[in-house]
Amino acid sequence: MADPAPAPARSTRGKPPAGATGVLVLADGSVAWGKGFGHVGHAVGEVCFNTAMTGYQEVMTDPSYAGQIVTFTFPHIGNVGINDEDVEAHVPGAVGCIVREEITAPSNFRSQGDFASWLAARGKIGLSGLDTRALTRRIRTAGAPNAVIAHHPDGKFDLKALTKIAREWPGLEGMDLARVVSREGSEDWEGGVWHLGQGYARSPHDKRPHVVAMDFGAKDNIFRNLVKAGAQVTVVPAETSLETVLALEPAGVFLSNGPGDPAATGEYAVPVIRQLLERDVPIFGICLGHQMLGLAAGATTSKMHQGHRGANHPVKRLADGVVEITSMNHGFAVDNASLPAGIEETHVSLFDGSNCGIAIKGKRAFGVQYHPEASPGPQDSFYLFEKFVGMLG
Ligand SMILES: NC(=O)CC[C@H](N)C(=O)O
Repeated sequence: MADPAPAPARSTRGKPPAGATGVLVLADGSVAWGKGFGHVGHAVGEVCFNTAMTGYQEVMTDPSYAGQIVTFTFPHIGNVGINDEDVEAHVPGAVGCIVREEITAPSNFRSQGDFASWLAARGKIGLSGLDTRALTRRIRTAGAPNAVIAHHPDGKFDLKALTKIAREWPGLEGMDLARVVSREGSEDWEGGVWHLGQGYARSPHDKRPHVVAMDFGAKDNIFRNLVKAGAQVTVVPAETSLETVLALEPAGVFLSNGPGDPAATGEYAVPVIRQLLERDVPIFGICLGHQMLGLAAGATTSKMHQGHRGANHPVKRLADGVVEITSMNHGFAVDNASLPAGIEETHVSLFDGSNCGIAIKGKRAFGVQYHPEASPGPQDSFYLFEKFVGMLG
């Protein structure tokens, strides 16, 4: 079915409507008014949309969303409050979010507080009362726009200045954000708890395969899943050298998700991955890690029109035709037309045929574009963690 014409955001001209304390200003100058919540101020980023019905806390703490403003298509966001468990990382992710309905008082047995104050404490801006359906249709037809999201209780906004900020922002294409959100030191991960300051002190009695996980903006649930699948995990920063990775004696290397353009990591991550491949080190990559693995093996990546973000994206596993329902969050993709002879395509999106999985022929190395760790989303693809840990004999 053809999409309807892009719905324009509401007019730029004139004063904000009564009670407007928040505004979204697109780089083309169009403006949509709403009610601000969370952090007071403004931020710039690319506007994307996420179709998940739950999991807003995981979405807002997924570092892959750095440089982005998330529009939730589900109209009731924030109504189950927040808790300390559903945080995926403590580094910056999305700069703000746009929701349809005003946030109601939290009602859930797990709730420890309200979404708006939680966002404010993290410096993230929220906007409610926007026509999120119109905005989503606009993104689907015209692509993801750069924009400024702003919140001021007095309702005073310098629209000209905000438009200029949106227009001058360089955009995600070519932007390297993985090393910005990565951690500083290496740390052992165990059972979901960080043992700070213990460096590389792994027990000699621990016979589980050792996975060195490169953090390009990782979600914690990935590490929990690796441990659940039977590995011990050491997490290292994005710019860790080949020598340092090898000195940790990895049975396998994991490449995490993360924000920004994969092609912009060609100075540090991609060459390390290429050398790991040459040394036959087993590798598993998720999302940004998958894209980097593709680049290291000779494929290209490019920016998608609107990206895929949600918790029910169908993916076809080509080996047996099984459909996995997956969690997704990506705005770039490995170009399937660019796959060299050495790369096998293992999964494709049933929405648009874009690449969703690769395996490097003759190696124990594979990656998926989607998120088998869910958080939020279905757990159909947990088997991939078991597959990876199972190949580390
Ligand atoms: N979740 C991710 O790892 C996202 C990867 C990359 N930044 C993209 O947008 O495609």
